[in-house]
Amino acid sequence: MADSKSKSRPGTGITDQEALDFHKNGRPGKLEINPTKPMATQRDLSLAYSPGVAVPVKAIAADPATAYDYTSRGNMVAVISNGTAILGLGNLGALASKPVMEGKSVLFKRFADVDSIDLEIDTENVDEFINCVRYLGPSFGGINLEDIKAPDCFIIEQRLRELMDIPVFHDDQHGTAIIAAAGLINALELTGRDLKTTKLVCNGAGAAAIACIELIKAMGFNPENIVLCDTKGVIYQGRSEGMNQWKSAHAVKTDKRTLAEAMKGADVVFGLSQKDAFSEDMIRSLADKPIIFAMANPDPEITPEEVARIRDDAIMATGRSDYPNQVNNVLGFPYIFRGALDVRATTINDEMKIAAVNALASLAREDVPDDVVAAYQGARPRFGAQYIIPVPFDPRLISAIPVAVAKAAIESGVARREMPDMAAYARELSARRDPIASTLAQLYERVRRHQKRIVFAEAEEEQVMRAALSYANQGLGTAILLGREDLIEATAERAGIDLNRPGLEIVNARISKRGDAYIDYLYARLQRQGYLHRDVTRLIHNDRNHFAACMVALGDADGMVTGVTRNYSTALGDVRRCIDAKPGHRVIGISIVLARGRTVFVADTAVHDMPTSEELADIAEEAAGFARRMGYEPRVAMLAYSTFGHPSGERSERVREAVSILDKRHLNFEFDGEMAADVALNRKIMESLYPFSRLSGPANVLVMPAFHSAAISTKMLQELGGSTVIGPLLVGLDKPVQITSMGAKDSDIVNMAAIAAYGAGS
Ligand SMILES: NC(=O)C1=CN([C@@H]2O[C@H](COP(=O)(O)OP(=O)(O)OC[C@H]3O[C@@H](n4cnc5c(N)ncnc54)[C@H](OP(=O)(O)O)[C@@H]3O)[C@@H](O)[C@H]2O)C=CC1
Ligand SMILES: CC(=O)C(=O)O
Ligand SMILES: [Mg+2]
Repeated sequence: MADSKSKSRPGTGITDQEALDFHKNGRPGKLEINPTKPMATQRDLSLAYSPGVAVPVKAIAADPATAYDYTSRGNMVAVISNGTAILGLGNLGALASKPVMEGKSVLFKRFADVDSIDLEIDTENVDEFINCVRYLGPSFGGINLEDIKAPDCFIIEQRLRELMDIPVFHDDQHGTAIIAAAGLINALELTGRDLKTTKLVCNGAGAAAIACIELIKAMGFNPENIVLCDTKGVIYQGRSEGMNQWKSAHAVKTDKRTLAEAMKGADVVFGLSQKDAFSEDMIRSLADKPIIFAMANPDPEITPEEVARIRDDAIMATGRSDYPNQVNNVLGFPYIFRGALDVRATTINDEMKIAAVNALASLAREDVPDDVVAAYQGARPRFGAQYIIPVPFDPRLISAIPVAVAKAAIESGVARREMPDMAAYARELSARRDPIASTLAQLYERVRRHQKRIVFAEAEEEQVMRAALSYANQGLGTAILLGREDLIEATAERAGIDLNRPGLEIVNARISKRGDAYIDYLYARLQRQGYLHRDVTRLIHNDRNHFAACMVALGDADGMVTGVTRNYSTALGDVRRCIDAKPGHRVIGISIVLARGRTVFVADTAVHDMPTSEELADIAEEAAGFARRMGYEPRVAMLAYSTFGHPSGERSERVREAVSILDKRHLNFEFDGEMAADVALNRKIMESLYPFSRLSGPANVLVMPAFHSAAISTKMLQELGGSTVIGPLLVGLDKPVQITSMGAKDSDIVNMAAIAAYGAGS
């Protein structure tokens, strides 16, 4: 294990230890279940359980369709595996497949708001597996089979489709086929090829491979132009070794016997086999402008770097998220089930699959609108060799694919529910997603492109060291470790952290050649504030926050992160001695609260203790600007304990005055108040009691009347409400500095470092 812990996964910027920690930290695993109804009072209990629960029981017994109205069935999918083909890792058993299955369940939720649970079935016996699943129908709206080896998966899926009246979909077959087909259509168009004359080799003849070639044949690909290979080489007519009926159906008449022979002159090659299955010579032997989809996970048949070394005319795709053109079923299964569930489809048929292929292929050809650019690393991709398929974070997927799938289900007669207003359905779908994930993805990608130098002020601490290493490993830029080399190295050695890698620098404040420049700079700032030269010298030599902040102030670093060893206000005081507010700005703290699919910005969570009306107005402006930079159209609520004058009181008066000040500033964002938090956040309350409110929807920026209410409410949300809270983030400083909470984990520190780097701009 010691070995696997320090190993870095090439290209990903993550170590094996990070992957283990990610799964282990907090509540182990990636999934938990939460109730959707309150269960607090005797009345709740009477309604949810006995006697109230008997009423929906009888209703469902009388009319089974009402199960969709009274239970979670209609939004619930089971991800089921026996672990016989886990990614490209082979048969490692049901239990070992659980991390992948939990992951698929989380992706269902994350991308398409489909609730999902993973079920691992501990048998390799096909009949036992079928019997185990066939009776689960009442629990779920759909069954997603995953990572079951061929040919068992074909028998299992077919039989379950016959036995169950809900969609049964083997993701590795059809999910993969849909995405690969969409990518292929676009790659063929880009290279000027015709479906009917193109020659394709598919390495792998299992679940994914067979489904891919069946789908592209159904779309018009000439069967004679497809050569399938497996571990025994080419699948030719008459071969007897390692065959089954599904392979035989695709056997061709040919003299070729090896993959290398088959690939010579081929236009397209699909890898659905294993890591490193393609050699450089094989890639060299392909036709001009070859299309290479190396889709094995977690490591492809050949990497894009290896292909780029051999030739520059290829269109290259892999199954991974860290390269362009990710051909991975994650682009399909969440959205296909979303559409199928919403029309209560009995199955997912070919019409629905082809509708998904076409929707995906056309999305990649469409212009990427401004509000979607965030998902594309802040750059606007253009349909071309590096962009043949949308990225998983593309927020258009959630409306485009389910709509196409739902329409096809209705038209092909497998829907149990009509969808009379498709435009309204598309709008509803968009509302299911929150842009924060794509915003954070954009943030990281922008940082990656601009490679900022971030000083980690408390680098003698182990978690800071890990964060710095992760910053460098993720390719975000240079991490400067501020501290004494001997201490840093001893701690690194003890913790098994390898600091000998590019992208890491150690700076020792005591012996730095820049010390004098920092002293001069800081002395000029502080000499009239009670600091003697020797006081400033001591600060620079002995205090990491002052040294680091001066590095940033004088351009030796682009940003700074601190806070692990010193409380927030002390660290902020240290930084403010060295760095001013941006001209025309006010320094404030903003916390981003992610709760139940909603993102809300809360201010001021760090700086102003009891802001005046004028200060509250500034905070509102600063917070609105920040929300907009994060991709949100701000709707600012100026919060108080009262709403529009009732009950009255001195504290609320101050908030009312802040609104008047904002009114005079002629701003280009929505704001209103004073109002209580429930009015700000609950559309129904606002519309029914305060229809005159100027907010066009629930607020997404909450300006708190004072620091204590901001700090108390965000901490309560985190601890009691199960919300994720990012921050407080420091906004409005002239140079980017972020302060973590004391004792923050390495993952929090690296997020703060990335946010500081983002603040450093381009
Ligand atoms: N990008 C994506 O979205 C997806 C990628 N995949 C990837 O596809 C691969 C196969 O998965 P799946 O179809 O579910 O698994 P299966 O177990 O059903 O099939 C594996 C197939 O690969 C063949 N194979 C294995 N190693 C080699 C090799 N070195 N050369 C040629 N053929 C080989 C096997 O040959 P034989 O029949 O002789 O044993 C078998 O036909 C995995 O790497 C998986 O990660 C799968 C689904 C989705
Ligand atoms: C992506 C996927 O499902 C696989 O590799 O098995
Ligand atoms: Mg899979």
